[in-house]
Amino acid sequence: MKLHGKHANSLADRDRITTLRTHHAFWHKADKRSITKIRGQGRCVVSPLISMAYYMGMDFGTSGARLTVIEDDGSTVFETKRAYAHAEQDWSSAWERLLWELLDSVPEKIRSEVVSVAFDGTSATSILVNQVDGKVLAPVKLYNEAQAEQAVQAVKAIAPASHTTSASTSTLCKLMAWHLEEVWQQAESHGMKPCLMHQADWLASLLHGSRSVSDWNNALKLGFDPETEAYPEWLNNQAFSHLLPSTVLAPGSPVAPLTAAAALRSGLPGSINGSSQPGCLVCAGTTDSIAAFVAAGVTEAGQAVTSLGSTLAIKMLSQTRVDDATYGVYSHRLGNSWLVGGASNTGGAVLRKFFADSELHSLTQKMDLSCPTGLDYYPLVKPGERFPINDPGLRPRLEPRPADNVVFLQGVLESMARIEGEAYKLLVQLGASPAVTEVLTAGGGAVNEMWTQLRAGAIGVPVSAAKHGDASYGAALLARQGWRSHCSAQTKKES
Ligand SMILES: Nc1ncnc2c1ncn2[C@@H]1O[C@H](COP(=O)(O)OP(=O)(O)O)[C@@H](O)[C@H]1O
Ligand SMILES: O=C(CO)[C@H](O)[C@H](O)COP(=O)(O)O
Repeated sequence: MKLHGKHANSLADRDRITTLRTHHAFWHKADKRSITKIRGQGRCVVSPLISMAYYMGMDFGTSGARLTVIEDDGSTVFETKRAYAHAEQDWSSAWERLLWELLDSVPEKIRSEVVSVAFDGTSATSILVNQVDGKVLAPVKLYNEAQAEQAVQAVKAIAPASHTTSASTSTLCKLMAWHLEEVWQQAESHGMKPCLMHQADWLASLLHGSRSVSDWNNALKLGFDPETEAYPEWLNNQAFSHLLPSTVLAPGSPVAPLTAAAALRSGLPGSINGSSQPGCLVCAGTTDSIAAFVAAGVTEAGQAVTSLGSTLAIKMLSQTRVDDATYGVYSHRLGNSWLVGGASNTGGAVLRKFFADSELHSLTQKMDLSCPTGLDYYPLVKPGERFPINDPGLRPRLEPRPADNVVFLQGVLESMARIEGEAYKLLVQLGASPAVTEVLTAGGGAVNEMWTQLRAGAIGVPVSAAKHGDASYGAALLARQGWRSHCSAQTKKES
């Protein structure tokens, strides 16, 4: 069975989709409870039921971080968000600062009853850390930072042809760059124990204390194979293989309870000595676009989710796995199904370069979709594209710029819709199946109904905003899944 290459393999049968549907019911089980609403600094809904179990998701995206707390029936109890400063110099410090700020903003009544938490972060955002004390050993490499040709060629020399890790923005290319620059080797020569972590892994480690745990989705672009649930031999044979996370779990798996220090600092429940209850349990996370997919509650093969955040990330639920770095296409595993897709550098970050959110709203109202602009843009903030064109040198195309900003915005949105339509067609051409039947939208762009209409026309299927579009909601569902897994394991142990 050819796993990595243009030939899709028939991975799943109806059972796998059924499994996901079961999972879906598992994730989105709704049982009605009366609730009352009160106003708080976030949207705070407090159930009259006492000793509630709450589940917390934290999303560390491209422009900021969000926190969502849900109760068992999936209803949102509290949510809040914080933006990053405009020009963050030290990303790990910024993330840690926002982590504690977000946690401190949760009302104590709710925080004290959070039984599990999960994180999502931007995919392939990579950190080199001293496993001993958590010290960050080099500047963070962000999700969209293409690595130098020398590192890319070194990865291509060890990985199978068109493997996901051969994309210049992959986690493995970032680790290879640190390897070629001898960063980890120098740390070791000074008695440190360097290790590679992903953004979501590192944030979770601030709560549970382990620096060797990742998840199937974050580890994909490092080279982890979610089908075999192991690193391939060609990666295990490398001089830096001991830096890889040694434990890679399915998203939503229980990891470990909070450390006592984290419980004290965060106000989340600590484990009680001698009790089987772990206090707040940290669960394995995922990437931001997978968290948005989980939030959207997709269950049928052919359904898809587009995350219209700062970037444009698409995922379709496929019965076959497709991986082809030539086009920036890869497959994530969720439960027992494949999410085939990729992430483009076009998207909201380009819009934000030209328009404030309020302007986007007002200009959109003036657009006339019956008069296509004919403007053929490739909207990017800077040179470099990952998907559906995998070209680190692809230059932005945003000329000619009309004097009328309404026409300019319509041209940009028409062009982004064209790229999205081409992307979905490419996935099916490469073997994803069945063809796309419906697209749900997550992220900040989901509010734009005119853009939604343009996208439906370009993709050729119904497009709508997901009922739950925030990645932090998806991460909270994973935390709930992890708590339920923990409880059922406890029940089995005690029976
Ligand atoms: N009305 C709108 N139409 C289109 N895009 C919008 C609109 N309002 C906000 N956005 C875009 O949404 C993006 C933010 O979405 P969000 O999901 O928060 O991004 P991320 O999670 O990547 O930080 C911004 O880049 C902004 O341009
Ligand atoms: O664009 C991004 C940042 O928002 C990430 O690349 C996004 O997470 C998509 O990666 P993946 O498909 O691995 O989740």
